[in-house]
Amino acid sequence: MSADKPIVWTIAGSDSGGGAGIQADLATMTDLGCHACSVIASVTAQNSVAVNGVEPVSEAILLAQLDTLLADLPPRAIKIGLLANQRQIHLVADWLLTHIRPLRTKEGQPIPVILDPVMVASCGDALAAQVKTQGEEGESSTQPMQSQSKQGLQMQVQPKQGGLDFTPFRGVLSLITPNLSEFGRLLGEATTSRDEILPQAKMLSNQLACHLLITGGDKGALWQNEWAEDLFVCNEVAHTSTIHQHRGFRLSSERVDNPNHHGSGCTLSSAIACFLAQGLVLHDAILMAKAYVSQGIRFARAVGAGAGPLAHCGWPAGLTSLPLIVDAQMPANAAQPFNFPKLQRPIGVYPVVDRLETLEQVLAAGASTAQLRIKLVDDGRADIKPVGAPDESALEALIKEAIALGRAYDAQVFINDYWQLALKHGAFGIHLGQEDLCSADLEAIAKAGIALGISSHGVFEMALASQLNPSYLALGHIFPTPTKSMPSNPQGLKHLAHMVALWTPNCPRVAIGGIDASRLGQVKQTGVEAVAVVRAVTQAESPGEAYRRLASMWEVAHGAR
Ligand SMILES: Cc1ncc(COP(=O)(O)OP(=O)(O)O)c(N)n1
Ligand SMILES: Cc1nc(C(=O)O)sc1CCOP(=O)(O)O
Ligand SMILES: [Mg+2]
Repeated sequence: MSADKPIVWTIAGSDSGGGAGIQADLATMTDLGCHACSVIASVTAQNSVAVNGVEPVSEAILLAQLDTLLADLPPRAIKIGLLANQRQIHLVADWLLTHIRPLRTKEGQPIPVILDPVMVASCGDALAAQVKTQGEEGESSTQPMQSQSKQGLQMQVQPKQGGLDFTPFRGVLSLITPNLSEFGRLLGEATTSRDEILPQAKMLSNQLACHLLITGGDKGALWQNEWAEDLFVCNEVAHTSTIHQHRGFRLSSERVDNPNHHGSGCTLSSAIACFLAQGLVLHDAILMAKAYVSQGIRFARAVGAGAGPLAHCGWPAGLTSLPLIVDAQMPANAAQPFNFPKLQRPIGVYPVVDRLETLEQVLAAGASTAQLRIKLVDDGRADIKPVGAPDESALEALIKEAIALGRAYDAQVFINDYWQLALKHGAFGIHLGQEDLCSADLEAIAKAGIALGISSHGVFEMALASQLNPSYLALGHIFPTPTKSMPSNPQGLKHLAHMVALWTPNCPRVAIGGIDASRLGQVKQTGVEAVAVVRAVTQAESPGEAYRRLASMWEVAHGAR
C-alpha cells in the first residue's frame, strides 16, 4: 500500500446504473486519493429512472468479503451504505463491533465508520426490504421488487414497527448522515418543524452514540428552498477547538440548480470517510465533502433518461462561497455582517513577539505588521512575570507602549487577546482566537475601526471566521510547534495547499505554526499570502536580523503557480 493512499472501505449495494451505491463510492474514493475496497451487500437492478430488483448477497459471502479485506487491507475509514434488510444490519454491526471497534489508527483514534442509512433510491423507489411504500407490503428482500414510479410514494416506515433499526450499530459508528426523509424514517415519525429537528437530532445522536449530519439536499421540508440547510450535531470531537466540540450547527449552502444529482448522499458519505482517512477532523471532513458534492453536482450531466450521476472532479477547489455556518440554537440569519478595516500594507512575514524590546527591533528592521502576544506564564522571558494574579497596570502600560511603537514606525501592530485594553488605547489591530470570539465585543471593535485578525484551525474554522469579514485570517498550525499547546493536529503543507485552493477570502491568509527559514519556501508555494512566526524571531540572537532574513527569503520565494 502506498503510504499516502489510505484504504477506505465501502459496505453498500451495487447500482447497476453506475450513479450511486458502490459505484459512486469507488469513484469518489479513487478521485479523492484513497484506495477503495468494496463489500457488496446487495445487487440492485437499477437505472436512472427505476429500481427493478434488489437481491441481498448471502450471509456467507457478505462475511467472507469483510474477513478477507481485514486480513490484508485494513481500513483507515469505513463508509456503510445500503444494507438490504435487518438481518444484514445485524450481521455487519456485529462484525464491526467485534473486528473494527478494537482497532486504532496510528494516531490512536478509533477507525471512523460513517453510516448513510439509505433506504430509497433518488428516483423514489425503495431499496431496502421492510421499507414500505404506499400500497406495498414491503417484503421479500430476495425477490426482485416491483418497479415504482416516484409519484405518490409515501414512506410509512416506523423502526419499531417493522422498519429498519440501526441501533445494532451503536458503539461502532462515528457519524450517521440521513437526509431529512431518512431522518424522519429513523425516528419513526415525519419531521415537523425546523425548530423541532434539533432536539430530535440530539436524541438520535444519543441513541446511536455518534455524531449526526442531517442533509437538506433533498428539499424535503418547507424551510429547504434555494438554500439547502444541513444540521450537524456533534459531541466530543477529537482534535478540534474545545469550543466546537459539543455543538450543533446549521450549514447552509446555495442550492446548485442541476437535476443531475443521482448518488449525492452516497458521494457525500464516502467523501467524508475519505477526508477523515486523510487526517481531517470531522468538522473539516464534512465541509470538504459538502464542497466536493457541490462541485460534483455543478459539473454533473445526464446519462440516461433520469437524473445523471455526480461528476468527480478531485479535491474541491475554486469555490465561490463556503457554507454559511450558524450555531444551531441561533436563528438562521444570525451571522453578523461586520466589516473590519482592510490592511493597508501586505503582511509578508509577521513576527509575533512577547516583549516590547523585540517588537521595537522587528519594527526597526522594517516589519509592516507585528503582534504583541503576552501570555501570563512565567517562562523567564516575558516582560511580565506574574506570581499569582496578573499585574493589570503593567499589562496596560505594555499594551499602550506597543500601540505607540506601531504609530511611531507606521506599522500595523496587533494586540493579542487583550481586546478591551487594545480598544481603550486605540490599537491598529486585535488578534483573537476562536474561543475569544464568543466573549469579545466585535461590534465595538468594528465600530472603532480597529483591524481584526482571527485564528483558525482547519476549513471549518476558516469558514466560520471568514463570515466575520476579518482583516486577515490565520491558518494554523501548519507544523508541530512547542510554542503553544494545541488541541488540533498540525495541518501540514498538503492540507494548507488544499485549504488555500478551496476558496479565496477577501482578506489575506497568514500561515502560522512551526514556520522558520527552512520551511518558508514550501509554505509560500501553497499560495498562502503571509506567514507568522514566533520562535524564528524571538529565539534568534538578533530578532531584527532574523526578521530581515526571513522577509527577504519570503520576497524571493515562489508562490503558487
Ligand atoms: C497570527 C496569529 N495566528 C494565530 C494566533 C493564535 O491566536 P489564539 O488562537 O488566540 O491563541 P493565543 O495566541 O492567544 O495563544 C496568533 N496569536 N497570531
Ligand atoms: C501562537 C500560535 N498560534 C498558533 C495557531 O495555530 O493558532 S500556532 C502558534 C505558535 C507558533 O509559534 P512558532 O512560530 O514558534 O512555531
Ligand atoms: Mg488568543
